[in-house]
Amino acid sequence: MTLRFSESLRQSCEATWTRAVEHRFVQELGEGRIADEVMAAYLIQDHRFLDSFLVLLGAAIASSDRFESRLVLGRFVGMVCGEENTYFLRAFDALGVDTDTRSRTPDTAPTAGFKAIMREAAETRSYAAALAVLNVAEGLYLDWAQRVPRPLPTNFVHAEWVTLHDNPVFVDFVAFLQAELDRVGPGDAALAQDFFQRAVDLELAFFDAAYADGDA
Ligand SMILES: Cc1ncc(C[n+]2csc(CCO)c2C)c(N)n1
Repeated sequence: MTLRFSESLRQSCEATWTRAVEHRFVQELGEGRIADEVMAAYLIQDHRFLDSFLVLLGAAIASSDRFESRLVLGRFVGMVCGEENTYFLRAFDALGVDTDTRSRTPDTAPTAGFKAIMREAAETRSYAAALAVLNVAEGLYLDWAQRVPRPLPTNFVHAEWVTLHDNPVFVDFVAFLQAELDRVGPGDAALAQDFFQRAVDLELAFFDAAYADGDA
């Protein structure tokens, strides 16, 4: 049986992908023993994702070859923009991170790298390039979240960060992204491979960066 295109990209990055989804951050999160400073550093950076992420989703909508795909992507955009997702604000509150601390904290290199790659993929106007980055940003997150043992920790800061990335809507969306990449990726294979691999490298670096100032 031939490998799905999305699977072949993942396999080409297997070592880095696995290091990311089995990262110390994921282990400690699942055991509810992640240090507050590490969780805070991580969430401060992650909160800065959304703007460029929406640029990327918008580019995927614009560059898709199918109305049906635009509808699925558009519904996801609507959910991300419209849902009162108060997780970050409640988590910052619980961790004692005020707005001043957040605004004074500079982007780490992986955060800057992610913002740049999402905008770069958007600017290619290639649906395959956008899908490659989306498959990593969403698929790698679903993968680690599904590996976290149940029951989840009692602290909502830890538990909700898992359920945000492992729920039925998210599972369906990742399956859609994979099917789309399987469909259009082979037509733009080198470009898709390049964006996919760089995005996987950034995911690992992003987890590492949460520990950079701490006791790592
Ligand atoms: C480093 C990093 N990579 C991927 C995600 C996953 N993610 C990025 S945007 C988005 C949709 C809106 O919630 C999701 C699920 C993340 N949070 N942080």
